[in-house]
Amino acid sequence: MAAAGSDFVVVANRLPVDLDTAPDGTQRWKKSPGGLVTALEPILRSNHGAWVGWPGIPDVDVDPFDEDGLELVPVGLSAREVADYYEGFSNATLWPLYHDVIVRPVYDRTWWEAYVEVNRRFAEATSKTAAQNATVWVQDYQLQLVPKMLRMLRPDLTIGFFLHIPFPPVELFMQMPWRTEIVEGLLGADLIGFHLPGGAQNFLYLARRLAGQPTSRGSVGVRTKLGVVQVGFRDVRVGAFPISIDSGDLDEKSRRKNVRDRAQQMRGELGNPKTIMLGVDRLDYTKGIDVRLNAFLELLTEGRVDPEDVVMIQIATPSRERVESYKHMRGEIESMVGRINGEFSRVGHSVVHYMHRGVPRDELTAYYLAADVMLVTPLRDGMNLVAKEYVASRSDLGGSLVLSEFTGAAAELRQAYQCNPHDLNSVKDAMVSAIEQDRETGRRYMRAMRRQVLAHDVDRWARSFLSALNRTGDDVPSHLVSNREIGDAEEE
Ligand SMILES: O=P(O)(O)OC[C@H]1O[C@H](O[C@H]2O[C@H](CO)[C@@H](O)[C@H](O)[C@H]2O)[C@H](O)[C@@H](O)[C@@H]1O
Ligand SMILES: Cc1cn([C@@H]2O[C@H](COP(=O)(O)OP(=O)(O)O)[C@@H](O)[C@H]2O)c(=O)[nH]c1=O
Repeated sequence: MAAAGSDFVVVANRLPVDLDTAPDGTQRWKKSPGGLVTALEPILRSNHGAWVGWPGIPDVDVDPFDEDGLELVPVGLSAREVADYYEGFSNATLWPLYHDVIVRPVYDRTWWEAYVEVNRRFAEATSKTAAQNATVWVQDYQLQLVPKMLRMLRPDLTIGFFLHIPFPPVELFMQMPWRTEIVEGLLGADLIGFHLPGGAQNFLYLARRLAGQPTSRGSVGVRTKLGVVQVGFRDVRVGAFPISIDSGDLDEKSRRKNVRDRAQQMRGELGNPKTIMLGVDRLDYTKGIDVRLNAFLELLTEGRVDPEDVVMIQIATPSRERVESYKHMRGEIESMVGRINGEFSRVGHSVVHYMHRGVPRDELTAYYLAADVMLVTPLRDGMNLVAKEYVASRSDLGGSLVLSEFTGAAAELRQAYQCNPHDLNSVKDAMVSAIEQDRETGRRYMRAMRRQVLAHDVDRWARSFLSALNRTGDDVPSHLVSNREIGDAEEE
């Protein structure tokens, strides 16, 4: 049974800080990569909660510790578990399956067993951390079995789950050999959140079909109109809560003189080109870095873009480097960068500046301010916080955003130059329109996007999810419908 414990616990694969080992063997904590940590860290700090997660390297045994009022509860993973649970099942099975099968998912029974075992360890650590009747918020695809496991250990808890990546349609999800276990694992939660209504609808359909549970009829709204799955005497709510950023903070930072000066300095260092285009991503095949490089190459080759006028910066943080598909993609991207520079650069003037490393967040704000065109071209992305960060940083109303339709952010940033990353002409046209945009149109588009991002910040995201989680059953739709009542064909 629970000891004193925390009233609010976040459970995520990673802690917000990774234990980093320097070449001389010394270890220090540094910020973990990715948008999940960016989004959740400020919320948890302001709630004085506990965060259960992996410290980012194998075979370390770290006791829980306090970091600036935030209790960090490390869950250790062996090297074998990192290979099978994290690199294997999470990132070579679930990640590609949930991102439209861009690369082929690998279905390996050993990986699945490791996934079950590690999810159990997370559930046990959480069970020991949470106070009686606490609220627990489980994050993301690496931990989909935790809600059910945790409910069995601690029926007193209120359990929320949020998926940060897309939830696939039935045609793809049905590939998964352990599809029923995953749906049932998620149904251990009281509220299951997705970025978009489409993911919530996909889940409701699968809950009916795979778990045989009755569900609500009708569409799910954004932050409204929750769906419901009836699991015995429990109602599990299902909703869409698009994640966001601390937009006020970025807006404020972007107005600082030192940040503006740094942006000017960057432009100068690049030779003050007419147009700077920028990409900021984890080095991941979902992000479409190859797509934008291909589009740039064709525009240069066709003479639609002048290499003297346009410079592209690509920041690519190393990610999941031991997973085969990531190794392969890195080679391809780096050879494209070499090819473009080989054909179009001259001494003292490179057309593509490629950095295979992470850039600290404060420095990123200066990059955003320096960039005339922000390139966000994923083949599929749950949300993409970078797109929102760019908009929040443009307090000067400058710049333009090229945005893939296949990101969650596209549903909110309607004034971006949206493109289909599977259609190179569409990407090229969007890039040219963004480069050639006139000042007044640009200001109008940026003002509209900023209104959206500043009004819907990460705090609002968390509040809307948590208040739905802690609400009592007052808005449950009265009519629940089972798979048998609706019939599969009608739904498809
Ligand atoms: O922990 P890693 O394997 O290094 O990966 C980093 C994170 O990547 C993913 O981020 C997603 O969450 C963002 C915030 O909701 C969203 O904007 C983005 O579209 C997603 O890709 C992943 O979901 C996280 O679990 C990872 O920590
Ligand atoms: C490349 C880079 C990124 N960041 C920060 O990481 C997140 C990325 O979030 P997003 O939703 O766009 O995508 P994933 O979660 O990675 O799939 C965003 O907050 C960036 O500012 C960073 O701090 N430094 C970097 O070099």
